[in-house]
Amino acid sequence: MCTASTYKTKDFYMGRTFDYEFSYGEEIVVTPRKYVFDFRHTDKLTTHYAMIGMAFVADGYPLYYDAVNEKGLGMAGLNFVGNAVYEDAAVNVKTNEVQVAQFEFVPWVLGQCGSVTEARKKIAGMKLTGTPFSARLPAAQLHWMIADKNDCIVVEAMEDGLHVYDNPVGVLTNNPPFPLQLFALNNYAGASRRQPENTFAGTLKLDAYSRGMGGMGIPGDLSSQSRFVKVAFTKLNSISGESEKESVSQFFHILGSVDQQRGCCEVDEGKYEITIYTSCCNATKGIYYYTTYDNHQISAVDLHEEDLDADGLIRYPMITECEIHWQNKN
Ligand SMILES: C[C@H](CCC(=O)NCCS(=O)(=O)O)[C@H]1CC[C@H]2[C@@H]3[C@H](O)C[C@@H]4C[C@H](O)CC[C@]4(C)[C@H]3C[C@H](O)[C@]12C
Repeated sequence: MCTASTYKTKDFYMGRTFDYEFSYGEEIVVTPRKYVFDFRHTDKLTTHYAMIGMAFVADGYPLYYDAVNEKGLGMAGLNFVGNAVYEDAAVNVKTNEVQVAQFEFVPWVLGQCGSVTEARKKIAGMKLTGTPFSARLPAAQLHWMIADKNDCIVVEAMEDGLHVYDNPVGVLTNNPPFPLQLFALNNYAGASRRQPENTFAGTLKLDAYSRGMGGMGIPGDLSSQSRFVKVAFTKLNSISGESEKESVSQFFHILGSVDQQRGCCEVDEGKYEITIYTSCCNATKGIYYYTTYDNHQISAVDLHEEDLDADGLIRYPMITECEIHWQNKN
């Protein structure tokens, strides 16, 4: 399971939890402007916007899971198993029709679009194909959240075609399709950050015996629909200072509300899904912050510390080991 969210204070933030039972060997990858994206079915991009994100690098190619570009546009791919349906790549295509393989979708959008408005236009003229990256890496079944400081959309390729939905909440999880995730919020219209009024029945005296009772009914299980509701409630009620540290700290708390602890979600005999990493990108400044399952210290990579006019990938392995800050030992 995975959950993606946006957050806005002075700057715009976007990130995700990456929940899975194994890791592909992903790392933080900066793709500078002159790295050549040699797409399978459409024109090469020889210069493009620089981007930073989490990717698995295979044969020198950055297979991005989530990233932001230097214009402040962000994108995250989340599992959409059983619902994602891509087109077959056609050999003879109309000249105005662009075919993008699903593993190319993140760089294709972030390389060329500076905003959600531009992304909407680009996506309207393309088809997502199920072309595998390699025999070892078949097409992933995903849907995507794309966001900037003004707007947020969800892209889903399904049996009945490619859908682009407005996302007024700025949250996405896995199944069901996004319109159903959003619809489920109707069931929680009564939830509140405030203590409940007793409207149970006119005659019965009931006590608000604990703080936080306004949120009673908000689900706490790890299913994707429940995580959507939980993060939407947490994010939309979230209050923080505007500074970088306060914003980043608050963002990790928002996604922390759906953190997956080893042991609580068995996916196979003895195999457990956990939150392998949580990311928080300051999309405005191009800073990729992350924590990992065993390292709660926030680590960061800054896009603008790199030579963005270079042509080779810049890669930073995740720091996964935790350090304890002893206060009474040297
Ligand atoms: C498994 C990941 C999604 C995690 C997630 O959503 N978990 C929820 C599980 S569940 O639904 O609730 O069961 C997805 C996100 C991005 C995916 C990767 C990216 O799309 C990049 C390439 C794409 C290639 O086609 C396949 C390998 C791959 C490297 C993908 C492997 C895998 O499918 C990833 C890592």
